[in-house]
Amino acid sequence: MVALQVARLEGSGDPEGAYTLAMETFGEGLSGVSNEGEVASLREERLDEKGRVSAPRSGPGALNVGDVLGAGGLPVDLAVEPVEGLQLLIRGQEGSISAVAAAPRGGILRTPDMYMSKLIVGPGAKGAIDIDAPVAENVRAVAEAIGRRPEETTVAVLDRDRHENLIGEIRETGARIQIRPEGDLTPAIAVGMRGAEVHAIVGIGGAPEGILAAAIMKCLGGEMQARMWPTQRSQVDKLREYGFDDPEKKLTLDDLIREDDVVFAATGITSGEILNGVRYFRGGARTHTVVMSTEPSVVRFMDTIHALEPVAGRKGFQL
Ligand SMILES: O=P(O)(O)OC[C@H]1O[C@](O)(COP(=O)(O)O)[C@@H](O)[C@@H]1O
Repeated sequence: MVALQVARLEGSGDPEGAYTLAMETFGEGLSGVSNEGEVASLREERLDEKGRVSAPRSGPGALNVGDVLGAGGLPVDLAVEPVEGLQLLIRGQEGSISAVAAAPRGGILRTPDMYMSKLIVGPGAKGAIDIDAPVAENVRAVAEAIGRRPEETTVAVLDRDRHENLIGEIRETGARIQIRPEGDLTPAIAVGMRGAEVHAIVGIGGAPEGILAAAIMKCLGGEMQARMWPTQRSQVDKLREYGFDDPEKKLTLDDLIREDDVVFAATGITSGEILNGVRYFRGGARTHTVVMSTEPSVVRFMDTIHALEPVAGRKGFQL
């Protein structure tokens, strides 16, 4: 539902409007679901590397960690990313998605929205990585685990100033590098699937996207290690408020998502490598969603045509 509404703001240049609409629609959409979902992780206001707030949250319907959504029933934790790739959406560029993950209550690590250092690999390299080791060692270990040379291995890194040295070290191994403008979740899905030609994700990005990537890895059988990356003293204090006794603790996949019963879903807003964006037609729209879970262990792609005006269905659906 979020993608269906918010895709109308493609190219709008209005991050606040798009994010507020996404949060409102998310809250409304969940109000009819028969679960009691507590928001455990959410893209809120993050200070970017230059100290600016990078995703405003305001207006009616704004969500917060700890909010409880749904019509009651099974208590679950939710990791919520109404829009990943807000800048891509408002500039009319490819790759924005809307995503959510759920696990039994207590199953999702509560984190404030700050940076997190991440190392993510697919099932073939499970057990081969160590976030404390130099990145070149990890790239070589991943390549060996999947039976390739580093030159035959691709690593995804966000295009940020903070990754300049990291990218240099990866280059020295001979590995190919996808230097991506935004987004951890699309490469995380690709890393978890054989044949998608991305073998590792490395670098510092948002903690909420880290939690969602961990849910993807649980579903697809990959591995993730992480460490919170506070950039200011106040963020260290915030981590302690959230119960981190050691803010520098190395976090394993089971620390990030503590339960083995996990569901992840994402819908394309603008078109991307894995999901098509929302396509509107007279009276309706078509959406593309991936839903994956651990129990049962399935990945399902859903191509859905929505009649948004009652009369549109009777006139025939458009492909
Ligand atoms: O842009 P920053 O501050 O470097 O943060 C990186 C994080 O932002 C994202 O690219 C999402 O960006 P948006 O703010 O455009 O939704 C994440 O995927 C990534 O982890």
